[in-house]
Parts: sequence; C-alpha cells; structure tokens
Amino acid sequence: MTKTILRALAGETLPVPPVWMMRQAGRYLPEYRETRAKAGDFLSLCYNPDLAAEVTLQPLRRYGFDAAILFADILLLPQALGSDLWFETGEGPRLSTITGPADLARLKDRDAIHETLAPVYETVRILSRELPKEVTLIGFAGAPWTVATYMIAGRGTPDQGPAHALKAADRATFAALIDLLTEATIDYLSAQVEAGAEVVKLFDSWAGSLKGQDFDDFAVAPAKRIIAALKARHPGLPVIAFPREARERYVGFAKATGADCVALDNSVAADWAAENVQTDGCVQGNLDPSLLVTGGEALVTETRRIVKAFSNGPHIFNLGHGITPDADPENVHRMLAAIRG
Ligand SMILES: Cc1c2[nH]c(c1CCC(=O)O)Cc1[nH]c(c(CCC(=O)O)c1C)Cc1[nH]c(c(CCC(=O)O)c1C)Cc1[nH]c(c(C)c1CCC(=O)O)C2
Repeated sequence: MTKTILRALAGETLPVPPVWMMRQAGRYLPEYRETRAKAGDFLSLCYNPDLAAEVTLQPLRRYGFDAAILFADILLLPQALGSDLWFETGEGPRLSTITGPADLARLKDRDAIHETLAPVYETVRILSRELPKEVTLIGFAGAPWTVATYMIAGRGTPDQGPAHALKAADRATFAALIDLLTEATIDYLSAQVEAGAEVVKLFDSWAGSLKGQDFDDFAVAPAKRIIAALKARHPGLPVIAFPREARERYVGFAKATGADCVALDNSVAADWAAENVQTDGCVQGNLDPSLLVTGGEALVTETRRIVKAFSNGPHIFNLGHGITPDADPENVHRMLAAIRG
C-alpha cells in the first residue's frame, strides 16, 4: 500500500502529511470557470462525466495533490430522491421544501436514486482510470442531517431554523426523512465505491447546530449506521467524517461512529485536537481558508504550525472548510511549499 492518503488513514504517521483541499476544484481556478461555462451551469457540469472528471483533474495538474475528490454536490442525492433543485446565481442552492408527511410521501424510495446518479458513477469510473497511480480517489455524500436541512428549508440557512422547527413539531416526519437519507446515502456511497472510489467522506457541514442528545441521534447515529453498512459491503473501506463545528463533540467521534478519520474545521485549535482527537486515529485539517485569500507570512506560519501540531500522529493536511472563490491560486503553491518544504 503505497498511496500516502491510504497510509495516513490506516494510522501511519508520515514525515510529511499528505494534502488535498476541500473544494479544490472550484471558482478560484480560471480553468474551472472555463469548463463550467462550457457545461452551461453548475448542475450540468455535475452530470457531465467527461467535464466533471476534467474539473476534478485540474487542481491535480496544477498542484500535485495527494487526493482527488469526485466533482459533484451533496444536493444531487435529494434531487435523485425527487426534490426539485436549482442554483440561483450568486445566492446558492434552492430546493422544493419538506414541511410535512405529504412532501415526504412524494419522495422516491432509495432504489430509484441510481437512475439520476448514474453519470456521477461514470465520472468516478473515468477518474479511476485516469488518475496518477499515487493519487487517492475520494467519493463523498452529505450526512443525513446536513442534507435534510437543505431539503426542509429549500435553501441554505444560517441557523438551520426550519429543520430544527420540523424536528420539534413533527418528529415522525423528521425522523423518517433522516432514515430515508441514511439508507439512500449507503446505496449512493456504495455505488461510488463499486465505480472506483477508494475512500469516502461524509460531509456534516451543519453538525455544529445539533446539541446534546440531538447530536447523538442525528449526527452520530446516522454516521455510525452508514459507516457500518459500507464497511460490511466493502471490508477495509476507509471513511472520513466531517462533523463541522462539532467543537468538544469531535472528541470520541471516530470511535462512536467507526470513522477512520475525523476532519476538523478551523474553529478548533490544532494543539487541542492533537491531544484530544488525534489520539483516536487520523485527523484531517484544519487551515483557515481565508489565509488563502490573504496569504503573506501568516499563511506560511499557520500552515507550519498545523503541520507541527499534528506531526506525532496520522494527519492529512487540509483546510477547515472549502477554498473560497476569491482565493489566490498562487497562495496554494505557498501553502504546499510550507507543508512539503
Ligand atoms: C453544504 C455543501 C454543499 N456542497 C457540499 C457541501 C458540504 C461541504 C461544505 O460545507 O461546503 C460539498 C461539495 N460541493 C462541491 C464538492 C466537490 C468536490 C470538492 O472540490 O470539494 C463538494 C464535496 C462542489 C461545489 N458545490 C458548489 C460549487 C460552486 C458552484 C459554482 O461553480 O458556481 C462547487 C464547486 C455549490 C454549492 N453546493 C452547496 C452550496 C451551499 C453551494 C453554494 C455555495 C457556493 O457557491 O460555494 C451545498
């Protein structure tokens, strides 16, 4: 087993951490913007296997990252389940809403998703043929809670208010939606693995707004179920979990869910995470993405500080969240130089 990402995920401490970036294919790259224009719009790009594979490969050509992440979106799964989905330019995603049992009943069942998602699996197949031998291919899905927050509200929300409200007002509908998403996510990720994904990552971007028992019920429990089912179908499959802004709940998250690696956002201190989270295995993270906008000495200092903080255990270097469209592509080279020396 020679791929550095797989070695780190298996618990090996490497002299130089392998590195990739969340949203590494994206609008900060001129070649991405060009390919997206050719596709027409973002969703057409996601469903065009040749072009989606092309944008996945672009950041690898430029930077030589250790992993490629499939180019797709966490909201393709709700679309495959029958939600309407579109992107408002400059604003973000819009979906039909789930407000009660009638909306839930209109969704398709888990077996129907592959019809819509077949082009995504084709993208994975192309990538597994075309990627350089040393690069690891990561598939992904949104975690049920995060995906549910978009399906319930019909858009991104600052506090996930509508999802919390449905959870309080109509627990049965809310729990049934989480259940459907959990089952569909197992099938979706499993199909990505069958197509050639070597690792999968579960994005729970809004995990931080779940408190107390809700965090156990709707962040930990679904992740645990998904990971157990995937590992039963694909023995040895490494899984990265990203319960963003989980704060003190990062502690023990890998053990509680069976994840091989916990991805950390940049609100937690690397020294604290090395002592309290990395003790259970591989961690990924956690540079503040705004440093790729501002650059300078702070970018270099902070990158080195993170590498050093995690140097006594398994670590995959990454950002604490996705790189933003206003990032300077040259700053990514500076970050890599600070990591790789
Ligand atoms: C919440 C979420 C979404 N999508 C995703 C998450 C979880 C991670 C996170 O918290 O950021 C995950 C995602 N989205 C995208 C990927 C591709 C792989 C990668 O490079 O990381 C991945 C892994 C492409 C994308 N997904 C999106 C873009 C930008 C679309 C464009 O080209 O205009 C990309 C490259 C659009 C998107 N997709 C989503 C939103 C809220 C938006 C709009 C905000 C924005 O524009 O950045 C939903």
